[in-house]
Amino acid sequence: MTDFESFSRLVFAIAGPRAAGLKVDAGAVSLMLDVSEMTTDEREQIESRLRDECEQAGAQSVRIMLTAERVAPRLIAVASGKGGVGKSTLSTNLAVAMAMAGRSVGLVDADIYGPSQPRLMGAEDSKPEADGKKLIPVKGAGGVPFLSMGQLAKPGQAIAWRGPMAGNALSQLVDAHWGKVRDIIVDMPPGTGDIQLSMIQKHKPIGAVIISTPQDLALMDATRAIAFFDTAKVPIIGLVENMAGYLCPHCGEMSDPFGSGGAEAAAAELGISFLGRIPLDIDIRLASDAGTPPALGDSPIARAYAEIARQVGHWIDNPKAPAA
Ligand SMILES: Nc1ncnc2c1ncn2[C@@H]1O[C@H](COP(=O)(O)OP(=O)(O)OP(=O)(O)O)[C@@H](O)[C@H]1O
Repeated sequence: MTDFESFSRLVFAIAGPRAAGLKVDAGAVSLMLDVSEMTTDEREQIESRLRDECEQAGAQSVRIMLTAERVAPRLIAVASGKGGVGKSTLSTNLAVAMAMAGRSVGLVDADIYGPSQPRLMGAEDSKPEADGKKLIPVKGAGGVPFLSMGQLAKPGQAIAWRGPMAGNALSQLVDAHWGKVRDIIVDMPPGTGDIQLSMIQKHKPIGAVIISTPQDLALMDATRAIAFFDTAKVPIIGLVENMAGYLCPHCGEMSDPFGSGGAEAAAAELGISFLGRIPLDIDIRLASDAGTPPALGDSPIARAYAEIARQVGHWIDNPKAPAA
């Protein structure tokens, strides 16, 4: 490994995407560090850690230029080909599990047809306030800040936005005061309509997670969603199989009402990563309806979400590497 590579790894491990413009010249290390929205203590801490660890790794001198440019959060789309396959439930639990793993994560509910995140995040009564023209996200389950299309509509009002109106609403959610949030999980509407196009053309997600049930028809829809992101050059992070296998709460027997393993086989065929499978479990629906995402707990289901979150986090940090 060259000096540049080893310092680059070290710097990235400490400062992540806040570090830029690294130069290593005969032992002299210099870099820019984005300290926007950090407290003075946090700035000093990260700066002295970078300095100390670079010196320990053999740097003769370390020059750190502090900048305070706003770091735009990275968007990760959660999408499905059709409705009702569990996309919103996965989005909530993925965001919560990523937050529990220490990531600075937020959630945007872009589902204009059925915005369900206020309920799933246990914050139905909280409305976002605005600071100037920008919305301030509301804190939901696990302390995850989120914004939802549902918060922009009056209670009980059906949202029938089309084209530019829906696009503007989406921009309000994405370009909000996200503060320290680095990654935003976006719960997309099902299919490939106006919002999806606006999302891809204007907001450019860094990757997409596709969710499907194991059935053939749902998988065909998922394949269409994958093709949509492929055409738009949004990389696919991987495929999640939901409602895979049913554990009978009475007799304890496992059955496969929608078949099993279909999504994993489809992922292999399409050459994309398979991120994991979530069983059909009544507790997921009950906990979700109660606004306490199962990912908050320590059940086997929580661990399944945590494992998906780990792989997504790994992909975000190593965008060119396949999910581990
Ligand atoms: N693994 C699961 N086990 C049991 N119920 C589940 C599971 N995943 C989701 N559900 C339930 O299925 C229903 C649909 O889930 P969800 O709203 O997440 O789907 P969706 O794909 O986002 O749907 P829509 O397109 O309508 O927004 C919800 O009642 C949810 O609680």
